[in-house]
Amino acid sequence: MPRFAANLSMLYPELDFLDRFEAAARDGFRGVEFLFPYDCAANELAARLRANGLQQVLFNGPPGDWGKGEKGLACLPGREREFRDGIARALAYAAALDCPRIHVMAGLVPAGTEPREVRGTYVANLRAAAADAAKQGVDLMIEPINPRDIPGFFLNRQDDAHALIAEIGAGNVKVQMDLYHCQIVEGDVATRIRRYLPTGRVGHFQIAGVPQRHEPDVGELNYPYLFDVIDDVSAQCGWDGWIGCEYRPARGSRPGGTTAGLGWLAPWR
Ligand SMILES: O=C(O)C(=O)[C@@H](O)CO
Ligand SMILES: [Mg+2]
Repeated sequence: MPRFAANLSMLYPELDFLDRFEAAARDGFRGVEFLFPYDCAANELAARLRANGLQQVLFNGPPGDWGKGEKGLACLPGREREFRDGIARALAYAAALDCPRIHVMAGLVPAGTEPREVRGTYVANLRAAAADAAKQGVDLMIEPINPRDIPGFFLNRQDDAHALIAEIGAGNVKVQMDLYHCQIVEGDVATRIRRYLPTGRVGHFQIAGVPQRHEPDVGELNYPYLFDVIDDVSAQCGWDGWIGCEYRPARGSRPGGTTAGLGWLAPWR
């Protein structure tokens, strides 16, 4: 049976961020993820998790200057020091939140750079970060993201992510397989799950309806079928990770809007 985590950056937009923990627990979630914890004190977040019986399953490393459009630093030549400092900061939060995974966003390919230099920077950065994370037993996630949502993003495809992981050569770097992005870029989602999950290199799933990124029961992907595929493959290969619910509720910020849209979860709760 898949385990679902509420993405608190996207779900419950009708509530203040810190109130979303309680709402997720009330709706039956046992795990949560979010993008960035850095505006909140780690002990405040840890207290929310504890008070609501929740497990932190994932959050993102610092992305650079998000307000100016940066989407990660991993592939940016010349920003290596800042990248490494960001990983240290993320690892401190991971320790405080007892979180086993950090998503390391790749970044936008800088204009005028050689593809080989960008790839080399990415691989070297991930290798160094993985060594730091391994000391703490933390896995680093890399996520292919569709170029419609983030034009110019370095990593778009599952096969590229798996090739990069082979090149990085660290056992604690894994793919964050976001089925929303996967469907938009590549399709053939069930076959890709069957191909990649048994490799042990998929650390986390995320889901949303395609194309609007609303609830998973709206759109062109048949999620009940895909959950059965994940269950089936997991039973064979022993995968026991989480599926992050990373969607924008169709009812937006209307009071109770997120909870009202969770009917799709009922058979899996
Ligand atoms: O956009 C996504 O998909 C994510 O998982 C985020 O962490 C990155 O924007
Ligand atoms: Mg995602």
